[in-house]
Amino acid sequence: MSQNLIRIATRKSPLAMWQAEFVKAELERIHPGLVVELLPMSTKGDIILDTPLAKVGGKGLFVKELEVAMLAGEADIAVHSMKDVPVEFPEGLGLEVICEREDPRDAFVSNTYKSIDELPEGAVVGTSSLRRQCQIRAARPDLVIKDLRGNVGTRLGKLDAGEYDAIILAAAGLIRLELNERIASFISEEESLPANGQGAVGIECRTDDERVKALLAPLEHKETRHRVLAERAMNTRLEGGCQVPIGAFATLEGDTLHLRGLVGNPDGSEIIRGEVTGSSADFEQLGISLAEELLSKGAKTILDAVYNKA
Ligand SMILES: NCc1[nH]cc(CCC(=O)O)c1CC(=O)O
Repeated sequence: MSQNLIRIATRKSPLAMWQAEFVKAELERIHPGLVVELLPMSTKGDIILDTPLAKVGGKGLFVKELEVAMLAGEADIAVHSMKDVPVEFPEGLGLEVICEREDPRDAFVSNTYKSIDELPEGAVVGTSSLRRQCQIRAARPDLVIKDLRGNVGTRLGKLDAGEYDAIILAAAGLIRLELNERIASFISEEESLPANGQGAVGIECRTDDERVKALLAPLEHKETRHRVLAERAMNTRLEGGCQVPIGAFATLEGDTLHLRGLVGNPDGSEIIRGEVTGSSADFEQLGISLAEELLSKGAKTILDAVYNKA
């Protein structure tokens, strides 16, 4: 294989393409002479867009085809939203780099209202995320939550068509696609604890590919890695996939990592919360400890019920 070429396997959605283009531009800027090519692919998750994800089941719906391409040597790296990356990797592949995080918050998007507080009784809110759903329902039991699937553009189109009074999206996706003006307001972490990894981009490659690993190394952002891996460790210990009513969000102050987590009943009737603080070097143990605290407070009953229904 050519020594100055990297091929990126990517989904075709505008957000996935933006993320792949971002990594391409960074790599070409840092390594003059390096050529980076995109290999856009469709994944199973892109194809079954009309079924609620929790019912489609199966982890890694949006990444499997990309991983197959890397293992077959047709591509060298895959760029992912960390939020969508399954906890386990196939033999021979691993997450090599985590890039600097964009805004991790959820965004409130509406053509009529400025915030959740402004929504009138019985207003219809679009989201397919059980995490967003349980937090909104807990705060506002009167609101009607309606399923919302598809790429960012599709979701905005459904809002504009009048199917919802408001929708909730990750701020990061809107910012990256230069759709900032669609954000009516940012939802604070207190109101909607983000998903583990939200707003961060990760890069996967073959674990034995030293050439590619060396080229990727400068894209690593250590602070983001510690935060995101603490969040993921909590999720992993809870055996949470990507469609779960789990929030996990870490912040750093110097070397002190603060991790907040929650597990909620999708109907909003119960939300179990916890937090831990410790040295950022212990990110994994902090995530595990917080998961165990949540389990001891009753998270297991909620999660078992969700998994059995899905
Ligand atoms: N679940 C889909 C998904 N995966 C990553 C993002 C947004 C960008 C990010 O979190 O990095 C989104 C859209 C959304 O949740 O609104």
